[in-house]
Amino acid sequence: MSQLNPKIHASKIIVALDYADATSALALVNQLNPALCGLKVGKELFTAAGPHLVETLVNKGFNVFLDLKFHDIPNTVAKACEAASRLGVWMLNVHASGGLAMMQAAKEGVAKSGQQPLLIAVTVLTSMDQATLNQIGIAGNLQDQVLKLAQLTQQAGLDGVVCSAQEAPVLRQHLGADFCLVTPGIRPADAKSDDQTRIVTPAKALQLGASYLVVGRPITQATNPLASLQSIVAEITKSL
Ligand SMILES: O=C(O)c1cc(=O)[nH]c(=O)n1[C@@H]1O[C@H](COP(=O)(O)O)[C@@H](O)[C@H]1O
Repeated sequence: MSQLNPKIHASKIIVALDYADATSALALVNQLNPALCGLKVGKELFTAAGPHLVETLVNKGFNVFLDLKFHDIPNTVAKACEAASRLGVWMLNVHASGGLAMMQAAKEGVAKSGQQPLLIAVTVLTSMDQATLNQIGIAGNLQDQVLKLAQLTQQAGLDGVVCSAQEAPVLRQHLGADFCLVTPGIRPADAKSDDQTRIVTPAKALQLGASYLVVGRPITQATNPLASLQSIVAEITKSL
């Protein structure tokens, strides 16, 4: 399988550029290269730095995941997805809990852009556990909720979901080998969990069936972010 190629292991990592401004983000990006990792631009950096930074990262050759987690009425989400796709990003996301019609509209919006990014949907945020899910009125089991939303995502024709690697085996079993499983909540064994609750180590996440690992603070808050990324790549490579 392609997993025997170390370059491909490395690119399975998506670094979450959760920085307050473009200068801070580019200070890290300038030490990286597109063979080593993909990059994620989320709400903080996008709000501060805007589409121009996204285009800069795309022009540098990186796979860019634009993580704006759209969740709105279908028409609004369709238009937002169309605009996001026009930036040339590799991947973008919506919230699956926006429903089937919203996800179908998202897909139509992407198609209108003439681009073909991966379109995925967030199931249950990796910061949530059973208690926080119950607090928002969802009484069922967390893993069942993730599966239900992932099945709805597949029904809408999207490419995959964001979930915890803890749910990857069940999702692989029900949704097949080609469905993209993007997993945040990744923590090396010695790292703090921060606000994440459903955490998994990098090597274990791949073993469980994750397609891509999203890693933020264990890299961005490290004294030496490049060394931290390289040590995660080494952990993944060693585990195979
Ligand atoms: O869609 C996401 O990327 C996402 C979904 C989710 O369920 N949990 C989650 O943590 N994320 C994002 O993944 C990143 C994780 O960052 P760290 O916890 O610092 O590794 C953050 O940018 C989150 O916004």
